[in-house]
Amino acid sequence: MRIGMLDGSIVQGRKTPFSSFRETSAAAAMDAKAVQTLNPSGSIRPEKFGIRPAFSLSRPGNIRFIRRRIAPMEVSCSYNNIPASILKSEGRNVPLEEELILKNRSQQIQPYLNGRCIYVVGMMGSGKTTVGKIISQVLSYSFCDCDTLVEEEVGANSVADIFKLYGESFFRDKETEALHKLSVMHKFVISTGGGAVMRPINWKYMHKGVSIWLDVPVEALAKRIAAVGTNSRPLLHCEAGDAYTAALTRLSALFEERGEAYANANARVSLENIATKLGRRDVSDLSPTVIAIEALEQIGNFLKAEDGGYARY
Ligand SMILES: Nc1ncnc2c1ncn2[C@@H]1O[C@H](COP(=O)(O)OP(=O)(O)OP(=O)(O)O)[C@@H](O)[C@H]1O
Ligand SMILES: O=C(O)C1=C[C@@H](O)[C@@H](O)[C@H](O)C1
Repeated sequence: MRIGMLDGSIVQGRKTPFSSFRETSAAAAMDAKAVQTLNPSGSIRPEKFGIRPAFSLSRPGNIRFIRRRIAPMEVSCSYNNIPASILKSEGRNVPLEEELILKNRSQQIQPYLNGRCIYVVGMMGSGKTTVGKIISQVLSYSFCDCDTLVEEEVGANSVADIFKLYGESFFRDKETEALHKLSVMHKFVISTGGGAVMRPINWKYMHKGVSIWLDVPVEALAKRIAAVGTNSRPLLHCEAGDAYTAALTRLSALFEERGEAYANANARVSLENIATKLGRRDVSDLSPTVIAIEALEQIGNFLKAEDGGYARY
């Protein structure tokens, strides 16, 4: 399915009750239409995801309980030049309504991606792996974690071991080599290391594909990282104090250094913006799938602009 072919209708961009910032109304209308086509009973509500229905999906006086159905999804990943052990694919259970919206958005952007890789950038713990895997599954792309590729190349068990044995600059060189290697690939979603954005040469490689920055407030990152510990994250492991405060201190300093570099990405997903759009108070309430839906929208916006605007979308 090509973008714009679902019903041919283009709705002008405007503010809606579900969005405090400009929304891609044509894409949203198509999401809503796809949901209606696949769900004529109207039990799925696209507005839950910040999508403004182009038509009413509910019948007044006929309120239904929403039954959340689960759609198992399995995609196998493999690719010639990358060791099979770093290609990750997992079955996951997601609500059917989210699956439909994800699928619709992925179909909208696929022709414009033209097989280009997607590089997910962001701070440690921002969800690059979690969200990147969802995006790879809906696009039928393979998934690659750049840190894991470096571990494979070096023959080490973990990035923490590489830092300990050889130092950070050795790791950074290997990371650049890995990104170089990946830059000739197609149809991969690549979760990059949190510091990869700091070397301009890495951007030369990442700009062969489309990059997306997962912009997560440092407080939320510190909460996630404190929950799992800092053993696997050598740049956070040295801070004293309780786990949350230590992580917050170090992450804030890193973000100060890196904020501008992350902004080199072609598209940005701001968890604060999603929370505002959906009327949630805490960004920690946003599920990886909802974040992946927004990521596909932002990638779509970039591809549209790249393609000369709204005319063909
Ligand atoms: N939307 C979310 N809500 C709550 N927890 C999340 C969310 N996304 C990811 N997490 C959790 O946060 C932690 C970090 O996620 P993930 O490994 O995907 O991040 P990352 O950016 O790949 O991290 P790193 O760069 O350090 O490897 C994991 O424990 C994961 O389960
Ligand atoms: O933010 C960083 O600098 C890092 C993030 C991790 O993904 C690893 O690449 C490594 O621990 C360094």
